[in-house]
Amino acid sequence: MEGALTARDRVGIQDFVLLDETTEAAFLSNLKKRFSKDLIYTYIGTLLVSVNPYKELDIYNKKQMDIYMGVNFFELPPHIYALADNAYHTMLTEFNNHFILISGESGAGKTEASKKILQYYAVSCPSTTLLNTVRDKMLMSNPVLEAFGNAKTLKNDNSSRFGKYMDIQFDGQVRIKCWIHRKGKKLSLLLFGALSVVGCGVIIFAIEDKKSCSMGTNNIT
Ligand SMILES: Nc1ncnc2c1ncn2[C@@H]1O[C@H](COP(=O)(O)OP(=O)(O)OP(=O)(O)O)[C@@H](O)[C@H]1O
Repeated sequence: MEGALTARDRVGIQDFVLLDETTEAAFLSNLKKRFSKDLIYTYIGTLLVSVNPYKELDIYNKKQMDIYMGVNFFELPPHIYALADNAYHTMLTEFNNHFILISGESGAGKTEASKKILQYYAVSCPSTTLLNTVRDKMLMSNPVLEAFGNAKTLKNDNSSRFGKYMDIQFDGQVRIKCWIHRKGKKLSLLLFGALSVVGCGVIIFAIEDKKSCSMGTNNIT
């Protein structure tokens, strides 16, 4: 997997834990250096820091998903897919409830991040024709919800103005199921931290028993 790394991926430090200096200036300088090369993701250990690029980057596609699927978290450059994959596989191996917490100020990219994670699961989880229909409905519900619940603000042209909770269940073969559930203990897996905490989104995995598990998203502003 080391071969998948390019010189560009090595701009700055990929994990803030490895920074020589633990000052705000060093942190921001590394973030800036990476951002100048469109490297919007950087780890702090198992946390993922993301900077909104405000432009389409060619890093969200099936090819990238395949690269990150089932690969150890730190083997590849930081990516939202690595985080999604890690949560999914930890859920499978530990049979525990997990969630990914996404936080950041308005316009930081929380909603987009949650969509990327959902897309990753939609593509990478085992499926059937029936489940594909459910999956497509789940993904297509976003624009409908946004049509009613989003508004243009000074900080974000498409700002979520409502709390949102989506719950996706998995069956014994870890395929997405079509019913909603809110029970089951949940284990916090990850904080996706942006620079301030005004709104937050949560992707939640929950396993009720060894035959079913679920994932939910929550986005509060
Ligand atoms: N990864 C990304 N790649 C490209 N553009 C992005 C990305 N993330 C966010 N954006 C852009 O930034 C805009 C704001 O992002 P988003 O709506 O996700 O912010 P938010 O943190 O959910 O804001 P709010 O709390 O106001 O709802 C998006 O409409 C999109 O144009």
